[in-house]
Amino acid sequence: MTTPALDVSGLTVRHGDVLAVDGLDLRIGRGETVALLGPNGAGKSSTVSAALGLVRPAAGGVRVLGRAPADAVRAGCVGAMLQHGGLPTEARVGEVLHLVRRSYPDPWPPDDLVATTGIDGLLGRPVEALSGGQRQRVLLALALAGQPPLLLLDEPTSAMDVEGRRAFWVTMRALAARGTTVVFATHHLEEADAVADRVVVLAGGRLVADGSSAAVRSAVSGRSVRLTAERLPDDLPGVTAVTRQGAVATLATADVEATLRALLDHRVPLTDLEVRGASLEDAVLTLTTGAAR
Ligand SMILES: Nc1ncnc2c1ncn2[C@@H]1O[C@H](COP(=O)(O)OP(=O)(O)OP(=O)(O)O)[C@@H](O)[C@H]1O
Repeated sequence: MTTPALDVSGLTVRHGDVLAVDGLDLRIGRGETVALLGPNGAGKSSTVSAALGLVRPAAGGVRVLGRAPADAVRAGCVGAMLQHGGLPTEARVGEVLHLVRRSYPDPWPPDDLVATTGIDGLLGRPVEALSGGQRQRVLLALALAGQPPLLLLDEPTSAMDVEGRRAFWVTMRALAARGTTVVFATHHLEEADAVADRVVVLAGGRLVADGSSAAVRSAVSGRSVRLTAERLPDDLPGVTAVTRQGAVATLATADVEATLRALLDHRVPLTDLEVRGASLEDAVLTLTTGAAR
């Protein structure tokens, strides 16, 4: 069997008194694109940090492409984008990129790297003059500079605009198609849904779900019924929650048929009716509420 890209076994990470990761077991195969999801404080960043050898586990550990994390990083096998990724301040983007590329035996050809990450207009800029989204693109270029087989990305698109995000995920898909393993932590669940072939949900440092987005969504049985209606009858069968945006009501229901039948019985016009399955966001919320300590 090929060595997994990431083999997390009984990983426990403590920051002082805080138990950030609590005995996590997780295997990620080569070529997978995996989203790490979960609420603030779930342990996503701590897991990524452990995989990069930046924190020492209190118990268990991580093997990265069969090696200890620090060895894998030293060997140029891992490209990382961290939430607080640092860049030297008194340098220009092009200089930093040149230095980082030079440190790898087989760096990504410069023109292609610059075009792929969309930083062609930024090379002459001082690093401290970058906007948040531009900085994230530069960090991506640095992460990719050594053509690593594994990318570990902690909220990589958090500061990007819509266009930047779209371009980012196009790049990630192209890398995944070339066999790169991509593991990313995110709060953008639509992105996870669209891009990841597997989602791993953490809460309170523990794994609460692991599977395809469709499988994780199907763990939540509820659906939602949306319609335009100023007033709705009370006590509709199956309905567990009602939210409103102006005249548009969204009913979370455990029994769509009973809810719709009751609406018809009450002669409520079904204006703009939409019935939807649970979204990944619904599923993650349901799975993580109450799971965290
Ligand atoms: N350096 C640190 N010192 C003390 N506590 C920390 C430190 N880093 C993380 N923690 C704590 O560990 C827990 C897990 O944090 P972590 O950053 O891994 O979660 P996360 O899932 O990445 O959260 P977010 O989505 O907010 O980035 C949290 O309770 C956090 O406050």
